[in-house]
Amino acid sequence: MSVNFVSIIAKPKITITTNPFLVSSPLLFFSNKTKMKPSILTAFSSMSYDKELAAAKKAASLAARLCQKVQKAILQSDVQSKSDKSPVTVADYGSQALVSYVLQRELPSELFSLVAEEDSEDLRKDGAQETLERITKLVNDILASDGSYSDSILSADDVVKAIDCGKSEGGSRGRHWVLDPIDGTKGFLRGDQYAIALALLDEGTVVLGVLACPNLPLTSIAGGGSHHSLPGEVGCLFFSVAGGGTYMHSLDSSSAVKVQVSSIDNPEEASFFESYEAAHSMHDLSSSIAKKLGVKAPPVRIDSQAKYGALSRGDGVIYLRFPHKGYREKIWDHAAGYIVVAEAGGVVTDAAGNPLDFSKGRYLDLDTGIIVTNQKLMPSLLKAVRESIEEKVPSL
Ligand SMILES: Nc1ncnc2c1ncn2[C@@H]1O[C@H](COP(=O)(O)O)[C@@H](O)[C@H]1OP(=O)(O)O
Ligand SMILES: [Mg+2]
Ligand SMILES: [Mg+2]
Ligand SMILES: [Mg+2]
Repeated sequence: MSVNFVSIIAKPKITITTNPFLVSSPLLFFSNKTKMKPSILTAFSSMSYDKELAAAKKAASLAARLCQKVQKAILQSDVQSKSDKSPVTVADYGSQALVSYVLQRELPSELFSLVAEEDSEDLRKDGAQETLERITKLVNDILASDGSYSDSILSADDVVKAIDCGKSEGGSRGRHWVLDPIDGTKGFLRGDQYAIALALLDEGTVVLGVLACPNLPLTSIAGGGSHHSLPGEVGCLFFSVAGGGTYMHSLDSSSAVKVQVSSIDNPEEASFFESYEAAHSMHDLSSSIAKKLGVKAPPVRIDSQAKYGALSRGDGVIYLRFPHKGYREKIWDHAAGYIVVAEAGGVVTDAAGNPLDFSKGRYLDLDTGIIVTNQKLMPSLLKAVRESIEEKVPSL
């Protein structure tokens, strides 16, 4: 199948074909035999996902550039409300279009499936033409600034199509990219933390994750120090491949350092992250858990999956997330953060201690909430969570 998806001046075609590598590759072998020795896992994963990792890093970095540009000069008309009342901006759409386009350009021989947050429905309504034009210009400006696709100028229609590639249902078969083009839109609008979160699912398992956090300081934010950084010291990109560890570098350079979760095993020395927005997570439940556990420090409240990134390098040891009743977690809100923490030696489970299952489609079916910490603290954290939930059952 060949898809003439983008109006390109020289009109090269993007050919989307099934990758023969998928059928016979060691990746299937890897995902069906999860008990393989770590050394073998490392060899397979770093061998198998190099191209995908490079493409994902490029896509997330360009999307971060677009978001930074918009955050500096956000206009009132750039922000809209979705049907669930959550905000969406030209940067959310532009970031999704850019990542979708870059992945397809960088990986032309792979079958492309993308599970992503945004769709173009509102952009196709009467009166949205100006917004769509602004998004199209933003995407083209970023592509031009990068210089690697100088043959391409996307039309508004191309941008809509790139956004709508994100409608895949995901699942347990084959490969699916998972994208939150801006995670933490409310933080983005406040000028605070947000992330571009991109992961790859292979046979239902998260095998690769890239988390670009344009406002996260390069040095630790332990104790809430994020507000004191100079502009040049912010902007991190975390990346992980299954079995290969987690690395971080500045958004402006590619010299990476390996990161590791904190090894603190005394809760009295631990600090914990939670949502900035009380509407996203029950702060009273988190504080009762922290108290039960013996945590002394106040919560560090920041937006988005930047919490996973900060935890992966040991800025804090615990992340507690308890959405209000009726909220269903989506896979794009956790996939990249999950692998970044897991590969740095951390543990991510639901509130009952079950591993997260990303293979069930666009949503995560889970028990009550998501908890994250290091291996040593997990048993006592789970106990504190269980006890606090039992005490609070009527309000859950
Ligand atoms: N009512 C809600 N409860 C929990 N999470 C929400 C809710 N509304 C939006 N979110 C999502 O929660 C995440 C931000 O959480 P945090 O509180 O950790 O910053 C984002 O993915 C955000 O979506 P979005 O990607 O649109 O920003
Ligand atoms: Mg949103
Ligand atoms: Mg999100
Ligand atoms: Mg989002």
